[in-house]
Amino acid sequence: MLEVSANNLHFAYDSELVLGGIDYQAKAGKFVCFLGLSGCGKSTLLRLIAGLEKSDPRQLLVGGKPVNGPSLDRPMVFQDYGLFPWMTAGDNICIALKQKYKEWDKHKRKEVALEWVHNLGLDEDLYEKLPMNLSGGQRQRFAVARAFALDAPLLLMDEPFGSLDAVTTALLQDTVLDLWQKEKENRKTIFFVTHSVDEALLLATDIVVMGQAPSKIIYTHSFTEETKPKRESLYTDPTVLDLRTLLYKIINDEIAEKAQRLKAEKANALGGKANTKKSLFFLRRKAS
Ligand SMILES: Nc1ncnc2c1ncn2[C@@H]1O[C@H](COP(=O)(O)OP(=O)(O)OP(=O)(O)O)[C@@H](O)[C@H]1O
Repeated sequence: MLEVSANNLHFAYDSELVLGGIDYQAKAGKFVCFLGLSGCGKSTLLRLIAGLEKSDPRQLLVGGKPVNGPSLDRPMVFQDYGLFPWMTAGDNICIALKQKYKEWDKHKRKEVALEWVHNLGLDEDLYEKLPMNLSGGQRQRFAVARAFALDAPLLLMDEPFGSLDAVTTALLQDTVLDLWQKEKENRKTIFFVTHSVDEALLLATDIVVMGQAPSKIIYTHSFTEETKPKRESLYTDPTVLDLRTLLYKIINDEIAEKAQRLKAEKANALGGKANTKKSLFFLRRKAS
């Protein structure tokens, strides 16, 4: 349960400005889903919060403090599982527990890891398998189990179900939502990046749409416990249908704007080349 506060957050990779002034305050215990075009900086924002990239300490606060590098209080789940391939799936959970709970012996670590294996609906036999011998869905369940087992107040999930089939995705969405909702008092704060409007509608307490890089936040929507959509009503509730239409419109407008910008940039580049050719032609004529 950690509050996250971005105040005019700017970030550049070398000379490429990716975040151009993100202003966003997430209250502790919220499930925030980020939408936005590819390349707008969603993963970058998560990496900054995870401490994998360095931000200006005044511009990003987690739990009221600047982010100084990675922490087991802010684990991240990636799209590509992120399990160590040379360790069994179970050991992948145990090694994280060993780092966080130094006083635990290996029996305690295994007991807790197995509890999370069960919580994620995984068969206990899979515990001793190497990640390469598991299905994509099973690997991702282990990755989620590892993140939840750390009992961190803030979870960062970067398109965690992006490479899974529809049924596995739906099952995992329900599992994550159940695990998050079960904690009534001390709910984790979850920051979740997705490309799917429907996934955001299903999971989020708060939906945030980021504009194109250098990005700012261009739209937010908050649900209450009462208005938060349920899977059963995702395609029938008129207010959810209206919101879905609006989100698609915002995203489609962004796509149209980006297409226009790319077209203009291409025309400029071609115009530049033609002008250079023309100048060279006149220079040669003058010289001869
Ligand atoms: N390590 C890096 N070094 C340099 N540039 C990077 C690095 N990581 C990302 N970028 C660039 O930063 C921009 C934002 O990337 P980012 O991955 O944050 O976008 P995104 O919104 O998560 O995209 P997607 O939805 O496709 O995953 C892109 O132009 C990308 O090429």
